[in-house]
Amino acid sequence: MSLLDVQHLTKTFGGLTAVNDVTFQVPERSIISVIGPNGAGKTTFFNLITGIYAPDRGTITLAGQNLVGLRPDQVVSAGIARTFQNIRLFPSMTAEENIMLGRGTRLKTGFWDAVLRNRTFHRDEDNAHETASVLLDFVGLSRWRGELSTNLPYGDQRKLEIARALATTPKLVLLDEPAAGMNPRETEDLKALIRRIRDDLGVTVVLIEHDMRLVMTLSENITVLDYGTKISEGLPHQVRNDPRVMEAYLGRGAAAGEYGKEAGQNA
Ligand SMILES: Nc1ncnc2c1ncn2[C@@H]1O[C@H](COP(=O)(O)OP(=O)(O)OP(=O)(O)O)[C@@H](O)[C@H]1O
Repeated sequence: MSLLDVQHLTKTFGGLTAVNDVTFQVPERSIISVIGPNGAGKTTFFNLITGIYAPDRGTITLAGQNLVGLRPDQVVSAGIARTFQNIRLFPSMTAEENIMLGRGTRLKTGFWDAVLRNRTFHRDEDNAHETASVLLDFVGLSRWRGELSTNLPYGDQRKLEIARALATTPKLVLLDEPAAGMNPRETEDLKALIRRIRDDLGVTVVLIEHDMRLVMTLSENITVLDYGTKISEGLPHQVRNDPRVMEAYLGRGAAAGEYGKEAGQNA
């Protein structure tokens, strides 16, 4: 059974159909990417899943639980966390405090067993400092614990956002352009982190990403949106070679170079 099951999702803004009859399924413990040219509807799709917008039509379920009609905080409680395209940390709070803010729901034993593995840990569900510390360690940011988040290097701010999302003990994490603005080394680190989130924590990952090298090497399955419609779906090599996908990117100027060059390099 799919962890996330989206059927015929549609959202219009005035006369514009931003998401058009999209069906999308995410198996548990998978890493899936959603790609498409600028304005294709990717962020709107995430906003529908996370309760920021209500769909005009369609259904969304997580592990069989209906999500349509839930508020964003209720969607988090149901097990979906996300990061945003533009970093949304609290700049005047430390790295640790930012993570503590994300820790909204009760801790789940399986999740923490996975995070902590062989470390000795006296489980204290109210110990937010310990929670933050474990997550800072997991994402490799322990040295920044007491630093204001605004002082962290850009790539580390993105990782901190991911740690904050993980603090909600999600089943599924949605990452909106996690590699945006990262240099190649930071992107490689990010790729390893995303794999560990899935492999070590058992958390399913869906990402929106423009970095085709990352998408093609990390994703098990890729869904392509264009003008709100799903135009392709499949394994990385299938999507890369799909003429509809090339056509969609070529029709949108700047993104075409990005797609053609990066996707081709990983053939
Ligand atoms: N709140 C809104 N009101 C009106 N139109 C919107 C709203 N949100 C998104 N849109 C429109 O919906 C379409 C899809 O936008 P969306 O941001 O989902 O695309 P995207 O694929 O995430 O783009 P990008 O890759 O540039 O981030 C665009 O035409 C956008 O202008």
